[in-house]
Amino acid sequence: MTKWAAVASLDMSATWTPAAEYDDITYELSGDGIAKLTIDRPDVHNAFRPETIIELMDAFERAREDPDIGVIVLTGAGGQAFCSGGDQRVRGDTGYVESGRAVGRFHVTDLQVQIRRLPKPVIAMVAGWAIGGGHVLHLCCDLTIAADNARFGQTGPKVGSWDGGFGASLMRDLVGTKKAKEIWMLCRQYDAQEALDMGLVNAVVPLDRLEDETVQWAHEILVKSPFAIRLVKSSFHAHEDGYAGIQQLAHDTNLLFYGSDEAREGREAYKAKRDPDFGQFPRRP
Ligand SMILES: CC(C)(COP(=O)(O)OP(=O)(O)OC[C@H]1O[C@@H](n2cnc3c(N)ncnc32)[C@H](O)[C@@H]1OP(=O)(O)O)[C@@H](O)C(=O)NCCC(=O)NCCSC(=O)CCC(=O)c1ccccc1C(=O)O
Repeated sequence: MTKWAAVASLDMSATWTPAAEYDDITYELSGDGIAKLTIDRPDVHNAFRPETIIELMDAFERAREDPDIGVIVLTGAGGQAFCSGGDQRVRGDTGYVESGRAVGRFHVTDLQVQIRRLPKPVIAMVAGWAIGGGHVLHLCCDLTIAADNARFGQTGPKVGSWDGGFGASLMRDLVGTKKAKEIWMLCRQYDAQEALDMGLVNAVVPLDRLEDETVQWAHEILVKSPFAIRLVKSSFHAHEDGYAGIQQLAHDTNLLFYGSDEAREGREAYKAKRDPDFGQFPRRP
């Protein structure tokens, strides 16, 4: 039995082992296929500064490249917040400004795309506040498991901002245009049950069961075909992410095709400096 096949029958709690050193986040592994990335700034409800995003991007890349990882969990430390969005204390006139830099930007733009593009499922594990850019982060994740203390909402227009990218489009896909405009224009906060009812999250569980539930969802994915799971994700995004989404799905088919006799014939003919014999392959109806 493989390691991943075995996990389905195990008890659903995980024992986490730190696997990298960061300042603003932690990176831990379950040892059976799950990487957990935790924004560790509870004093500011896990608001992200540029350094936080840079570390998250490094950690996501680490998890992507690790062949033992099949599911990634994104969460926030402390039980009171998943993430409260951009750290307003380092917001300047040019964006969010990294320490020691004069000019800022929206580092989170690239993180959002990275989560969408990453060919492994990302589960947002939300306790407490998922607000502003923190709310958009959970929207970008493939699944969201919420604790019963979770509260969701956008604050952009209250603080002179908005996210018209995934923050608008993914939200509209999930809850519909009228509700999405309500969330953005009124900046109300919604409890976990309301979020579940409007399709913003996949499940709501008591706070003390949040991690076990999330781990169980991860385990259910881990015993599935990894490439089928990859294609499920890229298939959804082919439509939702326009040309970039189509590109991902298309290149996933390239990956599969490379293993075929037909593709090998092209490669081997080129290397042997002969004409390829594609006539041996059927023109499928
Ligand atoms: C989340 C709250 C509603 C929680 O309220 P409460 O429980 O009463 O706690 P507080 O006492 O308010 O907070 C505790 C402590 O944390 C500090 N804090 C909380 N959030 C932030 C934050 N985002 N930045 C800095 N500090 C924060 C708070 O000041 C307290 O510290 P003290 O020292 O004790 O005072 C409430 O906290 C709240 O509303 N927070 C702000 C939420 C918010 O407006 N977030 C920013 C939204 S904009 C954004 O996220 C940027 C996204 C982005 O980068 C982007 C990307 C692409 C396109 C557009 C954008 C864009 O700008 O939107």
